[in-house]
Amino acid sequence: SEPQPAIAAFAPRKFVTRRGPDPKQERSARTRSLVLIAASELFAEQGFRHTSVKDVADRMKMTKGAVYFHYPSKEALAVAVVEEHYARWPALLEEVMAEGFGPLETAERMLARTAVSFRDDIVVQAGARLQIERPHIDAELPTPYVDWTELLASLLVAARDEGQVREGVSPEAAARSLVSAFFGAQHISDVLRGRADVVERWTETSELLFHAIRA
Ligand SMILES: CCC[C@@H]1OCC(CO)=C1C(=O)O
Repeated sequence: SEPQPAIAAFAPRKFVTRRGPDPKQERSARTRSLVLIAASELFAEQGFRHTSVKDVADRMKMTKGAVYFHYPSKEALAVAVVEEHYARWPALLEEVMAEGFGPLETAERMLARTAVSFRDDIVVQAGARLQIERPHIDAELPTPYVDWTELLASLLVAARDEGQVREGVSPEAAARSLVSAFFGAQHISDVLRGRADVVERWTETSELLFHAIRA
């Protein structure tokens, strides 16, 4: 089925073909994803600059060559982590949309679930840190924030069309404000508390903003 307009915002950039099970390929795919987790742990803990491919190999108890088999450079690892970070959202959005709430409630619940991912998911945490460090990463990283802004704007336009948005509130401006507020809340929680209170921080911001947006 055609992806809903909102989900299209995170449409995967490359078409992945589905093949039948092949044990050798499955083993390689499993190693590849374990390397991605090890790299995410290191990027999240110590950043891009202070992480080497050898650190990743050591964390995996593998040789550097084995890591290079899957990712040709540290930059390629960073791109893969950031792309995997964004790949989390379409599945999360489908889950929330399947709950059958209206577009405004879907936006609110989507961001609430995203705050939990920022607390618990090492790939999301690493992706967020790499996006901040992007000026020091010599690679083509996805542009941050824009997909989220597009997703939220499309949900808020639908909410406005259903009369759920306060008179005079622009869906696009509200989407930009939600993304800025979310980014800020998760960043401050990360700096002050290692994101231990990111869900609480986002909940209080979300309540205020959605109160201002809701008709
Ligand atoms: C959901 C708000 C935006 C989100 O917050 C952290 C971050 C990492 O770069 C984001 C992004 O790139 O979209």
